[in-house]
Amino acid sequence: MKDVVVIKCGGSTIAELSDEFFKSVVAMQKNGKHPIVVHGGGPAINHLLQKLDIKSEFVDGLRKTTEDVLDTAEMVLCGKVNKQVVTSLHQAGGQAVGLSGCDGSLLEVKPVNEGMLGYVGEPTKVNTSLLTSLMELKMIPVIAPIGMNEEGTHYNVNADSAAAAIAKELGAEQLVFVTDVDGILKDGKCLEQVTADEIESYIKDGTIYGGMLPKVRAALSTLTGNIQSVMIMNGKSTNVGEDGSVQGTTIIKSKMKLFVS
Ligand SMILES: Nc1ncnc2c1ncn2[C@@H]1O[C@H](COP(=O)(O)OP(=O)(O)O)[C@@H](O)[C@H]1O
Ligand SMILES: CC(=O)N[C@@H](CCC(=O)OP(=O)(O)O)C(=O)O
Repeated sequence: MKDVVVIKCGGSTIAELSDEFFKSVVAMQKNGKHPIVVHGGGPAINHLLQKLDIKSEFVDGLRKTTEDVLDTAEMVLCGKVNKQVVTSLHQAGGQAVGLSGCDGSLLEVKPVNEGMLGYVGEPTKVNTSLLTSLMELKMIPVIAPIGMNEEGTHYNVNADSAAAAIAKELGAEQLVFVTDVDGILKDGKCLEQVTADEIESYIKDGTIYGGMLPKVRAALSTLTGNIQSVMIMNGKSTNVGEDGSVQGTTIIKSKMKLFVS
């Protein structure tokens, strides 16, 4: 679908997103784009797990998910965070509909590595017709990253990979990761542009780790179709330039070679 913009709001920054941020998503729609919000909620899940005294750990940015962790993640993502985002868009003057990947078989998934990670899923199929119908009704879909396999088993999906799968399947024009850092940082500085090869070397040398890993992997997985670049930016409004341009890191497949005759 033309003019689709997938915006992934990280759990690291959701609580700090300003009214202006949500107004800009609504304005985007009024200007003819079709925004879709996919949200995370890692810190909120951590908080409830701690309260319930349930242990969890991360492997390469993915949360090992037992049945208890899955129940908790689903309660937080679908019950709390999803409705907070829907409410914020409503207050910003938009019409938003909250869904999880289980609704309308939106996100079909398979386990990533059941032995090591438990109920962690990766998307295999996206029901784009549901999203297209909502967007035609001028609704902004707000998606919580819980998916389901064909048998109806629920899985915890990293929100970055959910956003990438949705953007790819819809042939989105743009994919933006909104997070709690200005972009990909190296030696304390935000990189303006990085290629797939540079990302591989930054993963190897430890520059990119933890929660940034699923983000860059998801970004790279989308750079095959319509999407020419993926942006990682800070949820705080301070990184909008004076001319209104958005600052952050742009991920591209490779740099164009310049031939000089
Ligand atoms: N090279 C890097 N540049 C910036 N952040 C990085 C880098 N490597 C790892 N990170 C970590 O990734 C985090 C963002 O991922 P995450 O906490 O999962 O956020 P979100 O909830 O927005 O998905 C940053 O806060 C930082 O701790
Ligand atoms: C499998 C896996 O890691 N799922 C994530 C889902 C939420 C998420 O991705 O939230 P962020 O965007 O805040 O990282 C988790 O349980 O934390």
